[in-house]
Amino acid sequence: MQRFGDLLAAGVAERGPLCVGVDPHPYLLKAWGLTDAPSSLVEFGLATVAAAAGRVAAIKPQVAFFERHGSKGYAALESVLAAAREAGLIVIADAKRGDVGTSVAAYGEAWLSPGSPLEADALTVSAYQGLGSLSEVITLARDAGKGLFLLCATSNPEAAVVQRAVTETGATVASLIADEVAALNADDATGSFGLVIGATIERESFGLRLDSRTPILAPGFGAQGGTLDRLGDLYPTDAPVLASVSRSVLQAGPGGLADAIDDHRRQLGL
Ligand SMILES: O=C(O)c1cc(=O)[nH]c(=O)n1[C@@H]1O[C@H](COP(=O)(O)O)[C@@H](O)[C@H]1O
Repeated sequence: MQRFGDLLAAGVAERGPLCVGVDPHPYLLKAWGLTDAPSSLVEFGLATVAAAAGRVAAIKPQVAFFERHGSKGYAALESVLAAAREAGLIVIADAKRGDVGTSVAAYGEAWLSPGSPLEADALTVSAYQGLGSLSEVITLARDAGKGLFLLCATSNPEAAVVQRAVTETGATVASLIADEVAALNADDATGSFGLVIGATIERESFGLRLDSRTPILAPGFGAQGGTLDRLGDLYPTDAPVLASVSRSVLQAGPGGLADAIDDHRRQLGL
């Protein structure tokens, strides 16, 4: 069975660190000449998959924009997930799930079980109910060769007051999460458990050290102000780093997506 850590390391080595977000904001649907309807989500998602295939390692559908449309939105998401996997893209479902353990386990089954209609290669999760609350989804991911990205130091400025808070151990919330995730990867050459660390944050102020095996999902480039040519300076680690961009690519419209992706790749020196 392939492990997510190996899949990710191979994908980034082959195609580089860019991850394209599939975020069908209503204003983007309009700019693309589409209506704000479930059928448009399919068109938007499939066009993005087609442009990303062969150009980037991964795509990251933002579940919220599909969920807005209820069951039809989920059906649209299922088609986009299936097309992306078919196209050989690594698929990260950005659903940011977190809850008490028994409920998180059900989320894990939805997003990471082989054969599930919403199957992805990895899922974004929140540990703010405690690392222990994720133990079942961690086991499920391990058993299925899937990955998780835990929110650590997110790109939105208002998160800092929570994520930089010092816990009773003396570590910040962010570094506590980072250390526990590093421990999950300790026995593997390539980590399957990653961290979300935004490109817009000052890492030192979160007390964060990067671990050489823990992959990073790095949003905050493009529309949020981070610049891709600084990727190596921002994330000095041997582990795979996925630079995630959504609006700065998607705003190019269906006819301009491929060029926009190539332009982002050039900014990364590819
Ligand atoms: O987990 C994420 O991907 C994420 C974490 C974070 O700290 N900040 C962040 O912006 N994101 C997501 O990354 C995407 C960023 O989109 P753009 O700002 O348009 O590139 C959105 O789907 C966000 O939900």
